[in-house]
Amino acid sequence: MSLLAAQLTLPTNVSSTFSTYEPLFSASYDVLNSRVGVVALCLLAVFLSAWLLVPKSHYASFDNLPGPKPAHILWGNSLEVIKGVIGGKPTEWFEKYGKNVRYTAFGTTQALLTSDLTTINYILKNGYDFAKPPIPARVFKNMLGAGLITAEGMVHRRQRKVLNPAFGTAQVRNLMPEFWNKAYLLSDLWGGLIASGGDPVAAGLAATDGAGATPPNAVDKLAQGTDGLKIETLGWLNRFALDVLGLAGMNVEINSLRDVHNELSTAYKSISGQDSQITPWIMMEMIFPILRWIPSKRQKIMRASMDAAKANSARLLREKKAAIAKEAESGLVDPERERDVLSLLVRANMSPDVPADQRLSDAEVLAQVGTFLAAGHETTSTTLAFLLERLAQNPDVQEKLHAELAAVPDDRPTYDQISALPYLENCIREVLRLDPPAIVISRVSVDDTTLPVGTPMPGRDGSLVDSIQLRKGSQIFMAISHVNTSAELWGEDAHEFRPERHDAGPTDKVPGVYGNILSFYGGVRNCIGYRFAVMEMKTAMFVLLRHYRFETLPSQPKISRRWLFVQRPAVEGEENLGPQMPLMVRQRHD
Ligand code: HEM
Repeated sequence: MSLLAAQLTLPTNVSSTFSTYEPLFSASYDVLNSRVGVVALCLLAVFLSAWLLVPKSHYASFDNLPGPKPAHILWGNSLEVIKGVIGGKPTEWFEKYGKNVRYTAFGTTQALLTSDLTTINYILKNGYDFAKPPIPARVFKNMLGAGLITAEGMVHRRQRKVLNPAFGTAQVRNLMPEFWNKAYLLSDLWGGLIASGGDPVAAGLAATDGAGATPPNAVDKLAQGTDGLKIETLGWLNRFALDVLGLAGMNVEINSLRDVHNELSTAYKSISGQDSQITPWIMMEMIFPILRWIPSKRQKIMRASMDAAKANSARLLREKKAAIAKEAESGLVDPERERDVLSLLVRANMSPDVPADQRLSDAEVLAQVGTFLAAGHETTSTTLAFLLERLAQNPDVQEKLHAELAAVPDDRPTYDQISALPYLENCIREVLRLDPPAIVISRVSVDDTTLPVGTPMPGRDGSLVDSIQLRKGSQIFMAISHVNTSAELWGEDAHEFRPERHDAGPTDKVPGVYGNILSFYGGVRNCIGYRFAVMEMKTAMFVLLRHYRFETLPSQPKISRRWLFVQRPAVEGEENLGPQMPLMVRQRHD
């Protein structure tokens, strides 16, 4: 029996992990329809008003921090913070008040917005003293189960210790064949579409969906040239990243690239399409989950899509379990089959280095599957889509990158060869600097704490604020994209796409785990999948840039950035179609 089979005693119905909250919600729905429910609602309203209107006490140094007046009686400055981290109100505030700003988060709740590297460095270095805020943590737990993203304190430390080995350099090196296979499949499919003028049947796409239908939003014959086609690249990149995670993450073939109506990818597309931008209502729903039970078309679609995503994650696990059982029966352990992240995780969990009381339970192992799929799929695909957009807008950069990639003699260079391509590395860093999937990261202080300040600023009473005392539970927003685009660190052209800037780097050390930027965060809670993501993006760019030239469309659609947990592109005027990155993709003949 293989190590995996011995360890992985997965229950057959794992969807229960995800549906913990369902009975709670149905119960709340019944209560709402009774007299008791009306009384309970009135009490809740009184409680909420008290919670919203009674100001909480803070230390003087925090009260003394300057900042804007609340823009709204209920959600204060929250929407301005979340929507406008790049170039919006927060930029104005940082210029006016300094790098640490006090603003109104909700009702009378005061929060800290920071772009101060010393303050952020302290929070990163003392990772376990700052937890994820309970509201997004609850949303994630409900969606993904109790995996690494939602774990805190000792539970996080224990999970991370077991998971770390599965994401090391040596392990990512072994996943190269999976990255190459999917990158070449994507390239071939685009080649087929372009050659056939956007005909999915001729491109070999209809085989698995049976219907021969045009992939939704995938191609547009109107913008078709002789050797090029308008392609909605983000949808394809989403499915590419999902298929990579299936294979490299679990050794399971999701096949969403070929099967454009694949249930799992459709479910994720639908979730991000419904909730791609933070709105006051979505904020209220996060704070008061009971509101999600007010019937609406959006909620109906969200619930159906979430159920489909959970059922599919569960199915993937069942398939994995069956494969391991089959292997155990035959007595043949194939190390090739066990190089995916989930197999390595299971193996690491059994290592003698991990004491029995530190091991992950089956439920914890299972929760990582939804976590990897959600954390590793849209983050990578949106970054790739933004990079294609940046290259289309900057043809000189695209040609320089193409020249570097075209000079590599091998079609599938090794991990070391691809890591040694300097301009590719610069381009990846530059897009992550300008278009990070997480534009803000928020935390709450676990205890009363004192934060150091790098740049002291005059407080409301005129005295200099050189440290900030916070009470337990205070909310902190770290303006990731603001630090990434700071003129002080990167020069006056910090908002421009100029990959060469990474040759010199920033003027000061940035505490992020990768590339002198904060896009993969840092400290004990840095992105565990950053090596995986960087190599996956590099292989995709290597293949796509060698075969295609990317151009902006003649119709010049305006692509805006929207944010809800992940930053996504949307076409202005077509927001109802969900996140999109339409580009002209031309076959290269050089
Ligand atoms: C461009 C791609 C990616 C970006 C920019 C990114 C960014 C991030 C960031 C900023 C965090 C910290 C979030 C927080 O603590 O609030 C994070 C955490 C995490 N990421 Fe990624 N990520 C990417 C790809 C991936 C991939 C491919 C995987 C898995 C295969 C992954 C798995 C995770 C996990 C499990 C965590 C939680 C780590 C912990 O709390 O210890 N990510 N990521």
